[in-house]
Amino acid sequence: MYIRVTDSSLRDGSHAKRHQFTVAEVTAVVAALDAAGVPVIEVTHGDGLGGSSFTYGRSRTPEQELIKAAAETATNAKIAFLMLPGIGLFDDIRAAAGNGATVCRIASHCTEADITEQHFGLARELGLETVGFLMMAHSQPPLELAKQARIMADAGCQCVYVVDSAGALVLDQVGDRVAALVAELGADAQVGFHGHENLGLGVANSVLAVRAGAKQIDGSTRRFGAGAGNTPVEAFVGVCDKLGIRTGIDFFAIVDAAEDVVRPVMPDECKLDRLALIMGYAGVYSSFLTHAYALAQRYQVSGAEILVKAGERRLVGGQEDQLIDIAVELSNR
Ligand SMILES: C[C@H](O)CC(=O)C(=O)O
Ligand SMILES: [Mn+2]
Repeated sequence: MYIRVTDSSLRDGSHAKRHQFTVAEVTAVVAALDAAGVPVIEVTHGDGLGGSSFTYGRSRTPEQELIKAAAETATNAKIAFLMLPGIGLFDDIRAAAGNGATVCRIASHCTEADITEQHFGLARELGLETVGFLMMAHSQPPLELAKQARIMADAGCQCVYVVDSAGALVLDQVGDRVAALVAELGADAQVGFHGHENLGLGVANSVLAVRAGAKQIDGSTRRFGAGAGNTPVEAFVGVCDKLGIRTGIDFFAIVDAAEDVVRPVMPDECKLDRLALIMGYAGVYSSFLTHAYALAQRYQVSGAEILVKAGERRLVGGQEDQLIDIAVELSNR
């Protein structure tokens, strides 16, 4: 069995890096991952095309420059980009394609797949491979997710991902969701899984996704991603080798890339610390972590309390500004 791995270090890792990647860093990471046999490498602002802003955090380097440098560096790997309709625009998709990216990944909250339809249409017109992201997938039951996946597939999406944005899904909860999408989509589209480490389950959850029929799995080398980070690619590859699942990635080469190339680019290890654990437990969007740290500092309140309240209010990606409201309320209390 072959599973295609997409490495998100240069996109989900952008959250942990506060969007400060340089061209030299992106080039070094792409070269190392490509040499290790990683088939797809995602490069974009953490919140997707157009994410560089006051609300989400400004990029140090325009993301189109990073995409272009990545595409010029990779010899075998495809370069992917992420876009969230409303944050990115059609012209951003055209520019990314013009700069050499070939995989277009379009994300919506998992009850709002209909906002992606026109974007999948454009991506297919441009000849791009398409992937759909149903974010915060823990918040909906399997059959509801399957209905949303059908909307994406009918719009031209070739692989719909169950996205565990909060790292809140536990084992069979992943398998059940993936199985529901596989049953709904059949031969119309593949199914993928994107995990976070907030409860320490990225690799185990990804294996269960594969057993339920997922054909594409996301991870980040050295877990370089939002929250406690993503499924570590190097550990997933090692586990796949032992289970007889082929990824085409060389275990020793990806272990070296993690230690020698990716770690030096990271501001810190992605840790399973108090705030990350609370995110997984309370079902909070992983990219809120750096915002919670910054607001806790600015308003002298508890970052843990900010995240618990964000979980109670069921905030979704794009509602970063409401974290400010919570911090202000806590500081006035
Ligand atoms: C825009 C988000 O960071 C996408 C993602 O990686 C997730 O929901 O998880
Ligand atoms: Mn993610």
